[in-house]
Amino acid sequence: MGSSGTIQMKIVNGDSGYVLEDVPHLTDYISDLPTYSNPLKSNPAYSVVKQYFVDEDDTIVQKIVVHKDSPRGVHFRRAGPRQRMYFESDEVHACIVTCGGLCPGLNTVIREIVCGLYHMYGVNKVLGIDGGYKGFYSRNTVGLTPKVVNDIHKRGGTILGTSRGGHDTSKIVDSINDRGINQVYIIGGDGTQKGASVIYEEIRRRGLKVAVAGIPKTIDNDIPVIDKSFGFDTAVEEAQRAINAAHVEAESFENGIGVVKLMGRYSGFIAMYATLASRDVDCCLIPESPFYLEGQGGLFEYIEKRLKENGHMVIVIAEGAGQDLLSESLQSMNQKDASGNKLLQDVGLWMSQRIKVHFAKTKTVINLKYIDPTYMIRAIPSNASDNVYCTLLAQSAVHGAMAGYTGFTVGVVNGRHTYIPFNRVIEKQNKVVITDRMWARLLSSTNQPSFLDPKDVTEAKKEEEPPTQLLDGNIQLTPSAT
Ligand SMILES: Nc1ncnc2c1ncn2[C@@H]1O[C@H](COP(=O)(O)OP(=O)(O)OP(=O)(O)O)[C@@H](O)[C@H]1O
Ligand SMILES: O=P(O)(O)OC[C@H]1O[C@](O)(CO)[C@@H](O)[C@@H]1O
Ligand SMILES: [Mg+2]
Repeated sequence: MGSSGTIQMKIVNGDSGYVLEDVPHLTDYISDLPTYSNPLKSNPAYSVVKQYFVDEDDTIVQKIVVHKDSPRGVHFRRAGPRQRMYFESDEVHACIVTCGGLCPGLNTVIREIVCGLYHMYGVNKVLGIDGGYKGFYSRNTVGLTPKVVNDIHKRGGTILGTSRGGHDTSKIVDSINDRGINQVYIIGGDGTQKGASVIYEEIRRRGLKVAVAGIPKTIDNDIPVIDKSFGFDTAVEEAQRAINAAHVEAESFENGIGVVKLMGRYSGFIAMYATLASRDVDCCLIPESPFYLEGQGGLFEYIEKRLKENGHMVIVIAEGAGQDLLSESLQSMNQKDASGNKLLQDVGLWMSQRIKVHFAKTKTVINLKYIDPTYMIRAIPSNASDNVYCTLLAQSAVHGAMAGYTGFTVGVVNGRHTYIPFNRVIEKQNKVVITDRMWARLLSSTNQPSFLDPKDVTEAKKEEEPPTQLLDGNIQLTPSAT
């Protein structure tokens, strides 16, 4: 893997504390590039649209809650079609790759990049890279046409295949160059965007006219800056089925306890939103919020209380929660996947066993059912709102690359589509802020203990960062158009 961040961000300062964190453009390192008129001008669908082209000066502010004396703050370039193109339709040879874990909506994004290139810009050379980054140099490619991708949005997974590991920057850029590819669309999570960033840097170092566009994919919603990632709504919706089953089982037996494990390696957004949506959950445990089992204020005490009050309870636990407790009691595996992500131990199974042992000690009969729907949640096709979202993200990526922007990730910020420099989306992970109002809303909805001592709160406050839409609760299920 290469290291990213050697190229300085493009920062533009304006009046009253205005800052534009701009994205790179091919003209930053290649001079005298010819420009072309945007073919959308003569496209019957668009020629009637007033102000269809985005004004070069349009930018979107990152923080929308301001005070009267606040500086104007950080902005991102608005996504969308430009008047002038830096690629001629015939000249474009695009490729698409999907990397990392699955997520609902991958196929929709692939479909809409292909259809956007063909139908909006008259491009007819689009390649699919088979099996993630390593596919660039070790696998065959697949020709993608609107016909090939016509129905794929109805299927889960990715028709291109995906993988972890295998990011060899020079081999990938050699392959891009050898094949004559000049637009690279990279769909994947935080690791993938880091990989995309080093690919962009190497392309730039070699002075190649190749646009690199990232489309952030993460079921965990762990990519910062953007309001939320595609597939997230679908995942939360599908999680309801598992929670519902856990609730039905728990309710039907004496001292019934349903435990549901959901995805979320470092970020507990799926668990938090699935809990808030369901109302059947009595306790939600996420990686960001430490908890303990025994003693006063611990989980066991709370379970006893809920069983006494209600006769049953449902616990939702994110896979990354309580890993510190697990490694205390089980021998830590310290194994990593091919991309270097820590392999987690099954916290749901561990917790179920600990609860059983605890109640056996107190001679209380319980009926515990453990449901692990993790892969079922991410292997399904995207729902209607995610399909619309994926379509707009794909179109934004195509408009950006055609206009000569590169080294960017597309993303919705405060409901508007933007181009965000890679550096901004790879510098940290988006996490649930447990000192934010959204987590407080969850706690007051479940009535669970916070399990926090004052030291944890101080630590959490130190890590606090500006809230995204998902954090401060202004969630928009259908993001607005560009
Ligand atoms: N720092 C890095 N530099 C270059 N490539 C990287 C880096 N981190 C990860 N990659 C590459 O990105 C690809 C995907 O990474 P990873 O498996 O971590 O998934 P991801 O994109 O984070 O998606 P998710 O975690 O949501 O499933 C892998 O092929 C991996 O080799
Ligand atoms: O088993 P895999 O494919 O590595 O994926 C598991 C991981 O993928 C994620 O969903 C991220 O895509 C994590 O929440 C989870 O730990
Ligand atoms: Mg990741």
